[in-house]
Amino acid sequence: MTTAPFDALAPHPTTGFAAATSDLSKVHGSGDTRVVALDRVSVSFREGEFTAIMGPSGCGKSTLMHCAAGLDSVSSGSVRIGTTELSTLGDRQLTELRRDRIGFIFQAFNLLPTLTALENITLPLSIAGRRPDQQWLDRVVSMVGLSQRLGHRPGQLSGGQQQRVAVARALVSRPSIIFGDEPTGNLDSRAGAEVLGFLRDSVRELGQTVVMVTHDPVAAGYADRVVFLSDGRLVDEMSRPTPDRVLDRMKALDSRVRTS
Ligand SMILES: Nc1ncnc2c1ncn2[C@@H]1O[C@H](COP(=O)(O)OP(=O)(O)OP(=O)(O)O)[C@@H](O)[C@H]1O
Repeated sequence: MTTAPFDALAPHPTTGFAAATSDLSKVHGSGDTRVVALDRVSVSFREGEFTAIMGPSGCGKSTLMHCAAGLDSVSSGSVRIGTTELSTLGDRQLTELRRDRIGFIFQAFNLLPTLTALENITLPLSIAGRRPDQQWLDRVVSMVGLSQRLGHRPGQLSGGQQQRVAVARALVSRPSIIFGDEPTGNLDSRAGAEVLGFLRDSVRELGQTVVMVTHDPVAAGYADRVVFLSDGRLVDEMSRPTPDRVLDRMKALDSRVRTS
């Protein structure tokens, strides 16, 4: 297949949406083991907005994030990062797009143990052969409160500090969008609140776009908007969520899943 010339770092026109899916379906397995993880999900993530994806266990949250971030193939429908339709990209172009335009934060911090905090933060840029913009790096490092810890290796940092390194690593290349999969799942509530505060600050102060999968209503309360999945479908959304309102909505969804 021939693909159009592609430069992940070229200035890209903007639609006001950092990412969007349209009629996205994802089927795992076949025959008896066939699972429809996503069923025609259309959702858009506005630039400069913090969105949480929530829903009962197994409803397709991680699958949606993985498909939207180009980490997993789709069965049908489409995914766009900015104006780039992922299905038009070859494997190498997709890898470059993920490297240059998407930041990732996972539950397990995924830092390299032999590298210092600073080296971990700048690793995606080093791999891409890019030099960090020193002013931006300083701003990101100071925002996540790591200025005094840059020479430490992950083993010398607390879990919360390690996740702050992961947040800085995601921010340093100024990606179009950051995807977080349960980024506070391995943290106690205080360290989790810090990391969520930094994510929110990155949206408020730096204009970053963040999409986070979580099952924690308190974490979702940091977002500008929550989208709810149930059984692979987008069933609801909420603006300016509070933990209490999210919890009520989740209870309603859980009882719907149990009685269906
Ligand atoms: N690789 C796979 N092979 C087969 N089925 C899968 C695979 N990955 C996910 N699934 C199924 O797809 C559905 C959605 O899974 P997914 O992990 O996206 O849900 P989730 O909402 O993130 O769940 P949780 O909150 O428990 O992490 C589930 O029924 C799951 O069992």
